[in-house]
Amino acid sequence: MPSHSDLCTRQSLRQQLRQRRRELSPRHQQQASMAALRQLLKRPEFRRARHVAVYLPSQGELPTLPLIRHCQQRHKHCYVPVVSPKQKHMTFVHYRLGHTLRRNRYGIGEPNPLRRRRADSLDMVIVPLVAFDRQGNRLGMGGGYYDRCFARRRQRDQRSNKPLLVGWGYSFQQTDHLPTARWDVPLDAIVTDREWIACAG
Ligand SMILES: Nc1nc2c(c(=O)[nH]1)N(C=O)[C@@H](CNc1ccc(C(=O)N[C@@H](CCC(=O)O)C(=O)O)cc1)CN2
Ligand SMILES: Nc1ncnc2c1ncn2[C@@H]1O[C@H](COP(=O)(O)OP(=O)(O)OP(=O)(O)O)[C@@H](O)[C@H]1O
Repeated sequence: MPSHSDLCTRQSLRQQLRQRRRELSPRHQQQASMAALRQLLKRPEFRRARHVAVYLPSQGELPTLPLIRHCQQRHKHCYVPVVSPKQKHMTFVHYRLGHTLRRNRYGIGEPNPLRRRRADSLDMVIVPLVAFDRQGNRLGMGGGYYDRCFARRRQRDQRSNKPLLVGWGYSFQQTDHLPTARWDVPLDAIVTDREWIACAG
């Protein structure tokens, strides 16, 4: 279990980094997301991926629009998270640019959840980050949605490595060492505006 001081660190880190994200200019956000896309395009893991989950950004998160556009041009299927806040449950739903969106309880757009895809049949999941370290530990918005959804990935005897969990964030979101929690699911890699970081796992 994380100690009380670890929990305080997580909470204050979350606040600081969310604030910093919100203050970024739209131009800075767009440039950073183009730079991150260039890093991702170099990776064979991404070129091979057919079914890719992304997220629809909110409050200064690193944008995903150029990535979604690229996926559509290459005939990759995109999916975005749809949450059930009461059950703290998350599923992935097929998404194309232009689909009608409804705002969820957090103000984040979600498509009509008709075409769901099982999380373990996705090839790659682009994971939103508030903070990360180079070991692949991640701090998110605090709902625990990704950790619950991919809890099976923590089991070492998982035969399949699917899906590849790839964090997507600004390089300033890197911290030296994040205190981890028992339920945290480590990332396989992280893409920032500067680099692709392969995590040890
Ligand atoms: N763009 C995006 N979509 C995503 C996530 C994400 O991090 N980014 N999620 C990643 O898990 C899930 C949503 N998780 C979220 C969890 C908390 C808050 C949030 O703003 N919490 C408020 C409290 C609001 C409340 O409880 O009603 C806060 O912390 O101020 C937002 C999203 C699924 N979709
Ligand atoms: N596999 C799980 N089973 C049950 N509860 C879980 C699980 N994973 C996370 N949780 C709960 O979710 C809460 C939030 O976890 P945490 O602070 O790590 O969220 P986060 O990773 O920042 O959020 P998110 O994944 O939504 O971006 C924790 O209080 C934890 O109890």
